[in-house]
Amino acid sequence: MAENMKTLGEFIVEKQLDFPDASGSLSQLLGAIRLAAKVVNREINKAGLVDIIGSAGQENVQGEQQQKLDIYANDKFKAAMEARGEVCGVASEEEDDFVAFNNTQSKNGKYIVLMDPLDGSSNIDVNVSVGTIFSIYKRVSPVGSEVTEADFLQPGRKQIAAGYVIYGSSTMLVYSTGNGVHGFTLDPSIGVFCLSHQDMKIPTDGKIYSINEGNYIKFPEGVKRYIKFCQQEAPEQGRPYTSRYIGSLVSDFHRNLLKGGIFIYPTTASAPKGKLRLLYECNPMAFLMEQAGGKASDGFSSILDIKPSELHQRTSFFVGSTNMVNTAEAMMADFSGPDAETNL
Ligand SMILES: O=P(O)(O)OC[C@H]1O[C@](O)(COP(=O)(O)O)[C@@H](O)[C@@H]1O
Ligand SMILES: [Mg+2]
Ligand SMILES: [Mg+2]
Repeated sequence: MAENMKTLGEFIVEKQLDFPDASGSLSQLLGAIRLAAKVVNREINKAGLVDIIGSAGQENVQGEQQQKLDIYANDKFKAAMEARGEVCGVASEEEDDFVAFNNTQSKNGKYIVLMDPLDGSSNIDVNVSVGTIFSIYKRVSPVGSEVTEADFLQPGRKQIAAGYVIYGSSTMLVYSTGNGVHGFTLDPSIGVFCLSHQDMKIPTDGKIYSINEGNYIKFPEGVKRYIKFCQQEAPEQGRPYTSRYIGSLVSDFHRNLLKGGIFIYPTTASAPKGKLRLLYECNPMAFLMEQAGGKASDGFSSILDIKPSELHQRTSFFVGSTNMVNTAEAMMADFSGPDAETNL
């Protein structure tokens, strides 16, 4: 760690001082996430050495195989948040329903958290980067009462903070409270997250497109046209673009945020609502992307304006450099929108 580098803890306190009336409870909550991230990071780093990789032999409510580390990460983040008392309930990819924290201090908590405790977990066994995604809202139910489903079904625009942890070649925590996006790299020698990427901004244009092209035949016509656009020879416009797809949303997003690019997970003929989950995958990433100067869409309109109706709701997702998302949206409108001439 360089001597003048700020730690995440120092940065959070400094930001809190900008709001003299703030109670500090959001800072406490971010502190809980920071702690759980370190614990999960330690365990992920041991994958392959101890019996922690592989399937847990059970499925989550969405019919996906749960990995042992999915359950471990879910338990650690949940426990860290319950222990601090700022959070009155959480919803997670790994829980069928939301979880209400019922001790008196938690019932008085102002916040709810939605999370994907381990994103890209099928990549763990092959040593590819995975992540944690989190999304924070103020509750809408009265403080002191038990949390309700309505607390979790708020549009993404109402998020007060969101972020992710990437467990990669180094471990980073990236978050925003609505005042820019800031990235902190874990210094493993001292176990401290240090401010390494202040006020991250995505380039308006990029040269990377990220999509699972194995599903090409099942994509909407607008997406097929956009892929062809990316592949066309147009050197004066920087095309053909480069294709990069890891299959871990956090990793694909992080790379595109730093370099400029677009990530697309559209609806397909076999998944007509899309694959990614609105509340704990797309909304937090959309919040970060807008804060970084980029754009997030379902192909037609803003992700953050969708009014959710279910906890595990899915959506199509187009996220990245503004000009790239605009072009993809235009092709969706022309070839896959309600007035499109060519519909699948
Ligand atoms: O394998 P596919 O269909 O391309 O899907 C990849 C996507 O699925 C995910 O792995 C889903 O996340 P989980 O591992 O949290 O279920 C994303 O991280 C990734 O972007
Ligand atoms: Mg995920
Ligand atoms: Mg997951």
